[in-house]
Amino acid sequence: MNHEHVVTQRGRRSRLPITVAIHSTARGRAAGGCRIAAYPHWRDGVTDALRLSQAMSGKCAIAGLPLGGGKTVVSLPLSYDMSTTARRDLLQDIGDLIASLHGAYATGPDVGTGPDDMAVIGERTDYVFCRPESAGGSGDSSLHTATGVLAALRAVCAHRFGGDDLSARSVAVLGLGRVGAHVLRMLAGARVIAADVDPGRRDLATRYGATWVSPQDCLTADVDVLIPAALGGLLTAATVPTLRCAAIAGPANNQLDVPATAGLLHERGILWAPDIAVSAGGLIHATARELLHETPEQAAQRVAAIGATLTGLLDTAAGTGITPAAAADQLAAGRLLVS
Ligand SMILES: NC(=O)c1ccc[n+]([C@@H]2O[C@H](COP(=O)([O-])OP(=O)(O)OC[C@H]3O[C@@H](n4cnc5c(N)ncnc54)[C@H](O)[C@@H]3O)[C@@H](O)[C@H]2O)c1
Repeated sequence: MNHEHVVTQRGRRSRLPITVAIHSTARGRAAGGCRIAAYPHWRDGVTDALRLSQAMSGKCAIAGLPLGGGKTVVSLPLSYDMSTTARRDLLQDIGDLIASLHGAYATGPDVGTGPDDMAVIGERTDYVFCRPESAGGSGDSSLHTATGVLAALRAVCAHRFGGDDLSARSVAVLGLGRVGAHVLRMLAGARVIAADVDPGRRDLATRYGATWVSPQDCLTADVDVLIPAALGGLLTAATVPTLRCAAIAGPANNQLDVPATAGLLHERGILWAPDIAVSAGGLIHATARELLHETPEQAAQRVAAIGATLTGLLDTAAGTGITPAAAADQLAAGRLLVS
């Protein structure tokens, strides 16, 4: 185990197993979201917390944040139905556990939680980010995630096509949820196709002048850049041979099914911008504002710096013949060692 501290305890009120895993505080207080999800066995949630907290160390390091990696996971029994009161009890239990760590770790939203949940956790501990603006927090992070994606897109286009003018490019946005919708709006001027499994998102695509296609056609579209903004795991040994894009950069987490898929993309000449760098805007903004107490301008500068970070990763990869994914791993490992 590479982790500094892992605690699993049953909530006093909820009686549910809550795990907080702190992978590293070498760069500063550990930060990472709170996942509430169903698992076949509660130990599976512990395993997830170990994996996800380690990934957060890398994400914070690549983002240049003076923060380490941590994660909270609540393992719900399969088919667990939680009342509003029980959920509140659980969130207070999570807050108490985080408070007992005396600032070594701060939490935010993840799968199964949102800003309103952070407000309840925040009743028990100060070490929480992304609370609603009405509760003194920085609110929904999706706009800032999208801003980071745009910075990443410009860096990718400059590297791949020799210029960062997005209006000269064709792009495919796969997923028009909270982040995808902001990205679509910000892409005004570019030639855009878009897709979502929810047909109710078609109006949004039309409003911003995008051509609506099926998710499958979006994934395999002949475009300059594919922007995955739905679920992860879409890049696999089966899908990579069907791709016709020149580059991929989007916010979806864990886009590669397995790390080796980065090599398949590389072999096909498709430039893949590691999602760990592209998707960090929301995390950067929220932690800069709420944990580091920076000004909006300082937080915005950090988000914009995703572009320079990505340029550095792509230059390193091109200069040494490694994949951008390997360059990101190297950068994270180096920053964790020297801090
Ligand atoms: N919200 C953030 O600030 C943030 C930060 C970092 C990473 N991310 C990641 O970015 C992605 C999008 O996040 P979001 O907050 O916009 O989520 P969201 O749930 O608001 O939107 C996801 C959208 O994808 C659509 N979708 C689901 N499966 C699809 C499929 N197979 N094909 C096409 N569309 C599909 C959904 O209908 C939905 O509209 C996720 O992977 C998320 O983990 C989000």
